[in-house]
Amino acid sequence: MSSLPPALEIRQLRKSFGLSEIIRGANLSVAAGERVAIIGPNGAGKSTLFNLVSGRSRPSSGQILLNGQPIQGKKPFEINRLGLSRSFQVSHIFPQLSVFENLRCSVLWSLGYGYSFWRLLGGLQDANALAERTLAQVQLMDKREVLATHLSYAEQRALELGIAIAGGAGVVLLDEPTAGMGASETSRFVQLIREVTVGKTLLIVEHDMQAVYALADKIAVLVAGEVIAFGTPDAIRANPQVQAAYLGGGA
Ligand SMILES: Nc1ncnc2c1ncn2[C@@H]1O[C@H](COP(=O)(O)OP(=O)(O)OP(=O)(O)O)[C@@H](O)[C@H]1O
Repeated sequence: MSSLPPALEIRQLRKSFGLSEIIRGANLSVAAGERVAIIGPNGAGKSTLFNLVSGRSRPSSGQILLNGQPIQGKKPFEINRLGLSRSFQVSHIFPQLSVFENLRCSVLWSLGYGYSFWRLLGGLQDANALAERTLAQVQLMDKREVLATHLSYAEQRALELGIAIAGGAGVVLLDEPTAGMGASETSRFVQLIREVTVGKTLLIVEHDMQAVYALADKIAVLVAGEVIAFGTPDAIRANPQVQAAYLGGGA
């Protein structure tokens, strides 16, 4: 039996915007190394939950623990340096920097350097080596010097994944990583996600159920701001409450 705390634990988390309570006492416990998909209907609060966990917004109440340490209310960069990284949508890529420079920025940021210093630190060997390794991991070696703005959509998503893992965070949050991809692109990308997150704890918000079943050890079902079910894909598929609230007959 392991004495390690969960990699990520959410306890009685609540978030209101004005009079609307969007996250309503959510609980979740994710063990180290587990891959968890968060599914739920539109507007259930999945992105809001990610915003709370990654520090982009502050909870109204409740606790978020990263490796046993409370992180609720901390700033995104503090949470990042404690080992949690979130994929930022394509819009977060620096379009006028090369693929390599984007990855190096991410590494430097995780190491604690501000973006403004990165030019001065071109020779910093650790950052270069980590960026180089990530470039290979996300299979963008032949795009190394290409400006991010000139990448295809799928390549931008791969770069976004690279930016999320470059700093070496142990807990990685991916928000709809396969959105906008076709079936074969999705299945290749799911394989890439599996490869680059080996040994990490993964939380993923995903609408594509094939991708969810291919990636997730466990599925958390968020409905109206509450986790109504959490279990293996088989258990979730068989759960009548989930069938009624979300999966319906079509999944
Ligand atoms: N900053 C905000 N101010 C007010 N309301 C917000 C804010 N952010 C989100 N909401 C509301 O919270 C609810 C949940 O939104 P959220 O984006 O978290 O859902 P979601 O489960 O990610 O949905 P989708 O699957 O469509 O992306 C929505 O009704 C949304 O309008």
